[in-house]
This record gives sequence, C-alpha cells and structure tokens, in this order.
Amino acid sequence: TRSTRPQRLLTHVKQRARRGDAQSVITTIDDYCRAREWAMNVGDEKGSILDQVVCEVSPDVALELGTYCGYSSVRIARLLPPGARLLTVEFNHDYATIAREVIDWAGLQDRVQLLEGASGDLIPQLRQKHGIETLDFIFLDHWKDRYLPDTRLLEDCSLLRRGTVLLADNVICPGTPDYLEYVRSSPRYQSQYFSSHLEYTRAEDGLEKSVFLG
Ligand SMILES: O=C(NC/C=C/[C@H]1O[C@@H](n2ccc(=O)cc2)[C@H](O)[C@@H]1O)c1cc([N+](=O)[O-])cc(O)c1O
Ligand SMILES: [Mg+2]
Repeated sequence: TRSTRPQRLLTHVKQRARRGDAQSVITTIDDYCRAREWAMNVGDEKGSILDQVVCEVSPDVALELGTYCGYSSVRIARLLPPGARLLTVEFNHDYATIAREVIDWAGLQDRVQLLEGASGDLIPQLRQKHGIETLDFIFLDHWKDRYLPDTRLLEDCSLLRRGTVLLADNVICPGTPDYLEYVRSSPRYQSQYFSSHLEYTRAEDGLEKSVFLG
C-alpha cells in the first residue's frame, strides 16, 4: 500500500538531515513541505515566533498537545536548558511512531517524552504519573475544538501557576474561536496575538500567547 505523508516526511529526513543536528531536521522538513507536499507543521515563520517565546520563558517543564511528526517537538526541545524536559501528547499511534524517529534523528530523545493517548485522559495523569507539579509552558497544536476544554482541564488539575505561558497555533486558520474568546476575555489571562501566516502558504494565521495570572 502507498506510504503515508508522515512516512514520506520521515524518509526525507533520514535521507537529507544530519543525524544529531536538530536545525538540519527542521530545515529539511520545511524544505520538503514547501517544495513537495504540505504538512501541518507549525512551520518556519510561526516557528520563529515559537522559538522566541520558548527562549523568553526558558521552561524547565514544557507540554505540547499534538506532536504529529515531531517538528515542533524538535523546535522546542532544541532550545530547552540542560535538565529541562518536554512532554508531548500524541493520540495517533502511527504519528507517534514517526515522531519518535524524527525526535531521535534530531538527537533530542533525552529531553522529550512522548505520551501516547488523548489529551483529556493524559492531562489528569501528569502529576501522579509523570511527577509534574506545575507547567511552565504549553504549546497547543492539536484538535482545535480541544484547546478550550484542555485549558479548563489544566486549570482544574492545578497544573498552571502564575506566569505559565500558553502558546496556541492556528487561532485564525483553521481557527479556535471559543478558545480565543476565553483567553481574551478571562481576567485570569493576559493575551497577545502574533500575526503570521499558515505554514508554507500566504494565508493569514497567527499564534496567541496567553500568560496565566494565577
Ligand atoms: O488540524 C490541524 N491540526 C490538528 C492536529 C492534530 C494532531 O494532534 C493529535 N492529537 C493529540 C492528542 C489529542 O488528544 C488529540 C489529537 C492528532 O493525532 C494529530 O497529530 C491543523 C490544520 C491546519 N490546516 O491548515 O488545516 C494547520 C495546522 O497548523 C493544524 O495544526
Ligand atoms: Mg498547527
């Protein structure tokens, strides 16, 4: 049977990116998705904004919702200080398998822990099962109708602390209207929109950065 898009992307990474070189993995994926076949990675333009926020926060514990092929896991993990870690949640076993190989190829497997399952099931397990007290940074890039319920769940599980930064992809395209309304109107968040473009296209999209105020 025909290979899947993530499988073709992984093959390209193994053929073109230098093992252990995270930047070459990022560049290789972006070149492939721009030139050969589009994929829903955060991409280079929004990825630069992601980098800037990760560097600013310099999280000890980061959570990513929606690993897909591991592109943003690599972007985030390559910027983490020594001893810091990224937990990334993926629901689809095939995607998780590809993502593990991409993260390994980038040499970042020691900083990234990929958890397979639904965010709604895994978030309540973070404290007991994964020793998380509170989270410093969260990147939301999974199903767009899960951004708001999962944010409420993070609140209810006391996983946010004063200053925790949430960064959400695709708040314009495909759009996350209920999430945007919530973080922009809630007195518990200070939100800021970073205008950009949908990965590898000229369509408008952007990232919403929301700081939890406690
Ligand atoms: O739909 C989009 N993203 C949905 C991502 C979903 C990912 O999150 C995982 N997940 C992990 C845990 C869960 O609980 C549920 C799903 C899914 O298994 C998938 O790997 C999207 C679409 C466009 N677009 O232009 O159409 C652009 C983007 O940047 C996007 O992110
Ligand atoms: Mg996205």
